[in-house]
Amino acid sequence: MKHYLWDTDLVAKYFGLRNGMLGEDYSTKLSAHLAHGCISPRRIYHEIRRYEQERTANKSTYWVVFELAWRDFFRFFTLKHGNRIFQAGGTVRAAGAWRRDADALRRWKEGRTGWPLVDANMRELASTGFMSNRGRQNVASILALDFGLDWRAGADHFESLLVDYDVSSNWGNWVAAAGLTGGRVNKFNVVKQGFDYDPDGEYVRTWIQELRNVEGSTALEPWVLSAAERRKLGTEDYPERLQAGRGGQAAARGRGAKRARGWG
Ligand SMILES: Cc1cc2nc3c(=O)[nH]c(=O)nc-3n(C[C@H](O)[C@H](O)[C@H](O)COP(=O)(O)OP(=O)(O)OC[C@H]3O[C@@H](n4cnc5c(N)ncnc54)[C@H](O)[C@@H]3O)c2cc1C
Repeated sequence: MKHYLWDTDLVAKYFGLRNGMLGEDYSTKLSAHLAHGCISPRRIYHEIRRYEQERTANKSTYWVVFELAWRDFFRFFTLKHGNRIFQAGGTVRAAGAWRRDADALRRWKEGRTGWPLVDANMRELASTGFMSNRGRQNVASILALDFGLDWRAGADHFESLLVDYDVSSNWGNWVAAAGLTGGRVNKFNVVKQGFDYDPDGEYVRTWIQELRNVEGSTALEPWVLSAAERRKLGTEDYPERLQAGRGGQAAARGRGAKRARGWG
């Protein structure tokens, strides 16, 4: 917290950086400390208030507190809904079967779906135990809403790897990502998200060795390369795209959930 607030003033830049995926500075990185009880949200809140009085108060300082409120929200959400946050139909008890496909699930876990933004994030998770919020939203969306796989397998995988694993934040965000809370459903276009948040393909190249020689945004859509270009750039080991499945969408539309284009 000393680093993020007082040494670097990054807290005053959070709003513009928060959708990043690469490096230390795009977000607070306080989640693991919170999850393990090393620091309390109240302590962070009061320190930000002090920072606002002594240095600056702006949209960014406001927004970090707003994110902490999401953490609180999922705690109350868990208190309210209990074990339903772990159930296939979510808190709305939606009917509809999720698809079971062991090979597709394995490819998602290993970061070999052929969708670069997703694969880069899954490889980062496997290597470090961390993934940005932008990444988490995208990998959860594709698993549940495009592949139609049981979202609980995704939540379980996150539970086994995240350094900041927290029951309410993980399962609450997952059940929401699967569209099973009655709120709007955020189905992300993972290619567009790549162009929006990794426009030069730098993040993707950092985590996907097979794409390291692919310049610029082409790394976000390697399928546009010809066979000869693939050979020349050494991308032949990168898999073809895993295609959408069926099943999950039906469940996700249960009980009047609305679909939206996504949180930015
Ligand atoms: C599918 C999915 C699973 C997730 N699982 C977890 C988890 O197990 N543990 C966890 O701490 N967070 C989880 N999150 C929320 C969020 O992605 C992380 O808290 C955040 O990326 C951690 O990085 P940071 O500390 O730099 O966050 P910052 O962006 O700096 O945010 C500051 C703090 O606000 C809280 N926060 C921010 N966004 C959320 C959110 N959407 N829900 C709840 N709290 C939030 C966290 O405590 C975070 O440390 C999950 C999100 C998704 C979409």
